[in-house]
Amino acid sequence: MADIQLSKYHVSKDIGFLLEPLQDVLPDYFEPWNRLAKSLPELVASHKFRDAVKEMPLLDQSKLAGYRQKRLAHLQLVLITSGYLWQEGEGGAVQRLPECVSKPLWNVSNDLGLKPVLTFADICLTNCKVKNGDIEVMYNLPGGAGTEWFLKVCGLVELAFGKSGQAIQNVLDGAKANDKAKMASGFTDLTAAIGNMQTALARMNENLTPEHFYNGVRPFLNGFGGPASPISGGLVYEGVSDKPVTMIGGSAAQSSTMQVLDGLLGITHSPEKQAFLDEIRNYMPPSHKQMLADLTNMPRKVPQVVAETKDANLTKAFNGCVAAFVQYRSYHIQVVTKYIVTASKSDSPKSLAYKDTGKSDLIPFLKEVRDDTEKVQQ
Ligand code: HEM
Repeated sequence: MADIQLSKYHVSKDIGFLLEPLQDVLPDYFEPWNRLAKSLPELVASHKFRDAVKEMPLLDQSKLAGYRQKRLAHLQLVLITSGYLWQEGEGGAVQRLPECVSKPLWNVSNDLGLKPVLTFADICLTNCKVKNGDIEVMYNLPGGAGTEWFLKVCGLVELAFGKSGQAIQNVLDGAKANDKAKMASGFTDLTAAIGNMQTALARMNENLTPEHFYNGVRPFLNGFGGPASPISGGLVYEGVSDKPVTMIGGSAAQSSTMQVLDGLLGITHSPEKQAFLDEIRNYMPPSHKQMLADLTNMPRKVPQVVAETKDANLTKAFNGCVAAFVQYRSYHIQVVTKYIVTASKSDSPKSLAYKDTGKSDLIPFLKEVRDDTEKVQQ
């Protein structure tokens, strides 16, 4: 059994993949980025954002100090990119990003190993601050309270998962040491955490309507390049290269939570489905991607360890955890049906990242992934 320690991957045992709270703003030198990122919702609503971006000075990102400042800068710059591209809706997108955004975004992305595009790591993991057990959203996309609620609930799901850090570590350590009781207690706690993730996800209904998500939030998460994209030829990052670049859209599918559970519980998918999930990993912070690779490549998988013990208690705890995960994935399919399939009022809904890989069988894909989960029951 490999030795996997969460801390090695910058994953907290209290808040998981969320970034530890950081300053809301960058130092004074970066005030133009602070200002534009904060005023994005109002300036997009009044159609003044693009002009404001064009007037922004070209700043030197090498003046950013340390990892967390760079993550905040990345968040600000991808928000500015999103507002700039989609201010006039999907029909009025532009195909070139001005140098004052593209150059520092490109460079800071290279430093961080992140893609130069809006990702879940930005709008959720960096943007959602844990405060007194709740989530506070620092920067908003256009759309007011409904959009902020979407971002907040994503943060609440991550936080619910994040609290299972010790449980996950107990499963891994217990498996390594053949400690049945430790593993069983890990599974039991993890089952509760997955239930809490579902409770958090259900809160989407409180303040987000399907129409608002589909028409108000989703367009700002669009990627570029590929037949399904409003910018089908890709985006030119001025001052970086004249060759258009292709990126898939931002999506909570870029959350590492479900892929961690897949790796931990030994759930496998067909090569075609795994190819999409692997592609998604390229849009995660490198240390999280590494954790998924190490979990996936564990030589002795957790279900194998459980089976070998022939221990009824442990098997029951493992199966309970798998059942909770199946239920969570089923619930997530209901959410996708409500917010994307029904809201689109069409046979070919514009999904998030999945459509950018040229596929349209969204619900069958999610159902198969859910059914693969069930198969590891013992
Ligand atoms: C309004 C709420 C949501 C909608 C409309 C939604 C939509 C989608 C869609 C369309 C996909 C397919 C891949 C894609 O096209 O991007 C997907 C997959 C996925 N979503 Fe969501 N999602 C929502 C909330 C969440 C939240 C809050 C999380 C976790 C924080 C999450 C985690 C995932 C994961 C991990 C996948 C990959 C498939 C899997 O492993 O089962 N989603 N979602």
